Amino acid sequence: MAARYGVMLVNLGTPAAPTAKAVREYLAEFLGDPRVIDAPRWLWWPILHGVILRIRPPKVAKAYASVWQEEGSPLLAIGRRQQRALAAALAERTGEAVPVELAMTYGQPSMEQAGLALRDAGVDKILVLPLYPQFSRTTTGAVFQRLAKALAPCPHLPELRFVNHYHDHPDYIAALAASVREHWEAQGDRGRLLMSYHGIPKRYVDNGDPYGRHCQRTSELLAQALELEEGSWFQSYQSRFGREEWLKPYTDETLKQWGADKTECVDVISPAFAADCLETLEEIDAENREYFQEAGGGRYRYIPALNDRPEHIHLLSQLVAENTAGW
Ligand SMILES: C=CC1=C(C)c2cc3[nH]c(cc4nc(cc5[nH]c(cc1n2)c(C)c5CCC(=O)O)C(CCC(=O)O)=C4C)c(C)c3C=C
Ligand SMILES: [Fe+2]
Ligand SMILES: [Fe+2]
Repeated sequence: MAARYGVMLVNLGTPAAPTAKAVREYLAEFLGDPRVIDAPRWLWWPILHGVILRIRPPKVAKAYASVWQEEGSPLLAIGRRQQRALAAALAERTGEAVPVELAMTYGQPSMEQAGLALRDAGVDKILVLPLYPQFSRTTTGAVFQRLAKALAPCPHLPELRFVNHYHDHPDYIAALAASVREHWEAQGDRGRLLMSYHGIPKRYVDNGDPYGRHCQRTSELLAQALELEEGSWFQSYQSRFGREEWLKPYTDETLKQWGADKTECVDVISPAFAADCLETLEEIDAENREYFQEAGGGRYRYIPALNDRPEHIHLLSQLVAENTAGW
């Protein structure tokens, strides 16, 4: 019997190898997307192809090499584990096989590949679940655009539903809170908690992107769930790119300042990342650790992304159940 519906999990994408060539290909597609960088093409193209794609790939490839795993890029390896765990959870929950495919907005596995696999499984209803808790035009919006492109040649569209965001979903907040509590228990004490989100240009938020508001809400709900007092937790934005102003405060500047203030112990969580990747394993766990400790800070501890933790898989299966009601 054909499945009633299928699920397409979507994440950002990652280079095929930790080499300058593969990183160049990946960045060309990612940074060439007008949803990510909205400058007019005539202005942006010479900068991207003439400057950035010549200078950045060797440097970024080294960073990727420092986090690369036996199974490949962490983002992809963890995505595969999430895909398998979600399929198992849905089979248990519904008593039926629910096909789950993983797709990336940029690179492989592509949305075309994932869509064909779902079609081959006999599915004509697809729930698209972008792995971005907070909506941004640069991520969730880009998934929507890329999906439309992948489906454009189809003579007959599948029925579609799309999860816009889940930044305030009780099971998301509960999963984050469980990961922080578990970390504090394992460490035996609590550091000052920094919630660091991937940044976006401030101009995008000024023009209506709800991302900043979603991040703020996630932080407040997580602080409430952990019963944290005002002033014992902070929010910041990481991964700045280019010269324009991004959402503030910046994570690197915050940690340098905390280091200079001789802060004894810091715990950093990055709630916008559903899976660990370059931006958490290298930028937060390595680069920012160095900024903090070189400035004079004490202990520095990174709290891993939700990855394939059971509470996270439960959240994903709950999102599937809620968004496929009636199918
Ligand atoms: C203008 C540039 C960028 C915007 C806007 C942006 C938004 C954004 N990105 C993520 C999640 C991820 N980003 C990752 C890597 C990454 N991001 C940018 C730039 C922008 N991101 C670059 C150039 C890179 C590549 C690395 C580098 O060259 O510095 C990743 C990691 C992928 C991996 O392979 O591990 C993720 C995930 C979010 C959530 C977001 C806005 C909400
Ligand atoms: Fe990014
Ligand atoms: Fe980065």
